[in-house]
Amino acid sequence: MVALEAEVSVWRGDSGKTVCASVYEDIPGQELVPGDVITIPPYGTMMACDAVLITGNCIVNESMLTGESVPVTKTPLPNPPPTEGQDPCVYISEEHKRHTLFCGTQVIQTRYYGGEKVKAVVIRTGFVTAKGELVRSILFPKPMGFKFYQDAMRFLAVLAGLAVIGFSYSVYMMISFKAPVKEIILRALDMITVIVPPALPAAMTVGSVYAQRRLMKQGIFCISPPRINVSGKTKLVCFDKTGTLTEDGLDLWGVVPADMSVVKNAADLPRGALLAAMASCHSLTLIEGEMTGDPLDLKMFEATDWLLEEPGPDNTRFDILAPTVVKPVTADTFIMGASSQTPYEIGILRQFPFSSSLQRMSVITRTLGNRNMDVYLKGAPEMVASLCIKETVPPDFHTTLMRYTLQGFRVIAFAWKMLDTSIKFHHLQKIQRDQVETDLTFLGLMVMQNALKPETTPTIQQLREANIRTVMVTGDNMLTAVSVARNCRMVLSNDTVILVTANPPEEGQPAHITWTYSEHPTEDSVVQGQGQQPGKWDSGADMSEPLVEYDMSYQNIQIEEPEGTYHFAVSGKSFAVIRNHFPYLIPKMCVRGTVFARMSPNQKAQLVESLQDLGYCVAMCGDGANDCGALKTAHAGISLSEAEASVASPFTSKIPNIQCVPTVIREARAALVTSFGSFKYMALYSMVQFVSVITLYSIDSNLGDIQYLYIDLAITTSVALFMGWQEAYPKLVPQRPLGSLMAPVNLFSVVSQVVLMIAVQVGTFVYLKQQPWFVPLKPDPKSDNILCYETTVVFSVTSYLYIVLAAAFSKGRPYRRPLYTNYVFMMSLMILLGFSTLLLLHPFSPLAKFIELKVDMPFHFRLVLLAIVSAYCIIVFVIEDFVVTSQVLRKLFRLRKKLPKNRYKLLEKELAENPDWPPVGETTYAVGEKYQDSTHS
Ligand SMILES: Nc1ncnc2c1ncn2[C@@H]1O[C@H](COP(=O)(O)OP(=O)(O)OP(=O)(O)O)[C@@H](O)[C@H]1O
Repeated sequence: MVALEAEVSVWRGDSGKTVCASVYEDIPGQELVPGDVITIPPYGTMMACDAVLITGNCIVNESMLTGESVPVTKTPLPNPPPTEGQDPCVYISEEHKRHTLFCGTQVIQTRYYGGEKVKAVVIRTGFVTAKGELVRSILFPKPMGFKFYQDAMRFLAVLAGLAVIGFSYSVYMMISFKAPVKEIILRALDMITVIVPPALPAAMTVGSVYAQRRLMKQGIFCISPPRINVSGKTKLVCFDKTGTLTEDGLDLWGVVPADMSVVKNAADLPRGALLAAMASCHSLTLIEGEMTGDPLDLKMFEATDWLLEEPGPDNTRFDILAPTVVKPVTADTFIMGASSQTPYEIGILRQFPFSSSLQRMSVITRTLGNRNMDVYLKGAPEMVASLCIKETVPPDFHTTLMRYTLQGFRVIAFAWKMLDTSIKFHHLQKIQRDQVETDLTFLGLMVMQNALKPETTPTIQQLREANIRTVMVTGDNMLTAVSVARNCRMVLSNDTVILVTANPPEEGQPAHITWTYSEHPTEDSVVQGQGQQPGKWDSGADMSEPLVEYDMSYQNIQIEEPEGTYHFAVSGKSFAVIRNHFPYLIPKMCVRGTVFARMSPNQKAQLVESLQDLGYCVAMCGDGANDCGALKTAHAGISLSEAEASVASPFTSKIPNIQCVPTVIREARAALVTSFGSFKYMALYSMVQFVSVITLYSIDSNLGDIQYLYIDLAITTSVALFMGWQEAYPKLVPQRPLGSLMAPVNLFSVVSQVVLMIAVQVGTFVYLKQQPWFVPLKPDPKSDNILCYETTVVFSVTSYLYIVLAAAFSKGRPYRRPLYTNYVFMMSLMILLGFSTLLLLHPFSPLAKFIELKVDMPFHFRLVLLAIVSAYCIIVFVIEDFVVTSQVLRKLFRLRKKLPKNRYKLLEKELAENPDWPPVGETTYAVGEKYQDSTHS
């Protein structure tokens, strides 16, 4: 299941030969063992094991692992020379992901120089590989502490208790009837199977199985069906921003070089470091002639109007290495103008791939004809600025950045440096990232449009109407995130955003938090279209200041008193400080936080955990590898990916926008309601049969085999199979389905139905005994005493009860379409009802004989029984459709419940009742070890 049968070329190390010698043999994938050296073929290999790359580069589609559809480049494991006194560098799976090829991922293309083979060392095989993890997570999904399942277990315990009572009762009765030992044992064991229905687990999962199928038809794959029921309780959805709420392929708005004003068309940039950075600092690659890679990189490169060439076998112009080459479209552009014979080409020699936690990527390049090599770096502006020589960063860097981010633009910064000529090619593969990404010269900004996907705003609105909170958790800039949150109406126009800026203890000052308003972009803070130029890099900001600090300037923006509610906007850095120094504020941040920006992948997962701790049932929707942790942690992780299933999350949606979120929640609610309905039905079915059997045992009778078969197979199996076919209601409604079987409303429903059912069974039995024509059964120890009036009445009446209860527990609105739309189920109920009526009113002889029914009961008596079950039917529906769902009953139950159970509800109440918190415009200090806070204006 995990290992592939395809052949793999492996070096098994014949003694006396070296790896270089051609001692490779082809063996099936499952025969690989850790330590094997394998070669990766040039195109389209599916990895059969986890292996660490030791030579060459690979371009891999890892969507199975991360959900991210953009191919990633894998580079060989660095092999720094051992330094004295330091431990040798060891392979750590988590740290060296960029050098690891994972089982089940597809190596689209490999590259190496001078005809060398691309080699990797096998590190894991079978179920311990990445694919093994996927298979394991499908086979053994992570158990969710969901109340429904816990309650189901408790309910089963109650049923088991009843079974013991029934068992003892039947033994007692059988002994009193002097039945043979075999009979006593059989009947007593019968009692246990009656009370604990074997089909119960199947009935409980049937809802999720059908929901899983329906989701698949809508392009949403689920690898963990138990999560479907849990997702029905979703109360809050976290969204990643880029690629999830906003378009992935962002259009370039313009470039802001450090030394000149805005250039709208990147191709118009003068030849120089910035243009070269845009052309070379990316991880694009050609796959079957088509340029592929990060959509941001694609847009950036396309804007330069340059060409990208992958190395061919004879491409050795850049010394022994054959790098990717970029050059202007006009091939005759020469380095020194038309007089020169050296074409202007840049070879990308080494790449330090983009990492979300580092917020940057860089490349080492060489321009053809130059002796030295260059480093180009691009990434989050604050990060890039912090790596640059202070003097090279324009003084009004923050103002300019703010102008763009305030409007929701996505901004990327560039930097550059020339490497010392002493660094030669052969040093390149060993050089460390930190050595390269430092002391850079700031080059400028690239401003990209950050358009919302058309489906985003309506979906957020839909979720708000359904009373489901939405939260943005992104790696992007805070102001960009706030702007996008406003645009997609996650934050409404009359709501206020409060920036929570937390600083760690420094220079004798304790850790502190400042609370400031963020507002819409004001007239003068907005760069209006093309006419107005942004900042000219000339004010006096300090580069070491983080941007969140800079946001303090917001205090100067005049805003009206807030009318609507307030939302916190917290950056990753502040989130970390709050967790460490103000942990008691985390719940409040979670309850009112709507924008979490510059969050690292780990912090995204921590946020989801904190939300779960407050009692929220959290869904997370994201598209990238940086969302993996959060997707796995959330109750309902929905990954937007082209992959059919990824280990990253229980749900994977091929619909590349957030519309899939309401779909998952609607289907999950339908599944949850189905599971509850099936469970209640199964419980009632046991009770009905339990009462029937107890009644019949009291006269030494029992239901006949065919009668059992009709009830268990024809009625109950069709109910269990078809009940779940009822589709999800097309609209997401504000109320959430109950998550606990032991909820008072559910208990009321079950108890009232049990009482009613006992009343009908006992009532009809007593009524039968009062009939003048009634002859009681005279138990015959030699026969099974089935053909009698008592059994006939009990069977005829109860067969209606099962059908009526099935219909009554198949709830329609507001979580599922009405019962009548479930045509197959309706049809089967009608057929069963018709057949039961035939057996009750007119059991013609051969049939009656086959089923072991008495035929000589007066017709008027049969009509009375029909009237009783009809009345029962009406009362059942009144209870289920009016009483159980009535607000009066809910209020009555709520009388007992003084405080809400979920912590987030308590906190929401507390915050709503405290208008003086948060202390906007003030600073909160962490005081002493206990972190009591004190607030100062
Ligand atoms: N290909 C890239 N090269 C260099 N820097 C990048 C690249 N992609 C993103 N960045 C920078 O790194 C930051 C963090 O990126 P990350 O992928 O974690 O989040 P994001 O894409 O901005 O947002 P989200 O978390 O909503 O997807 C980005 O805000 C951006 O400034």
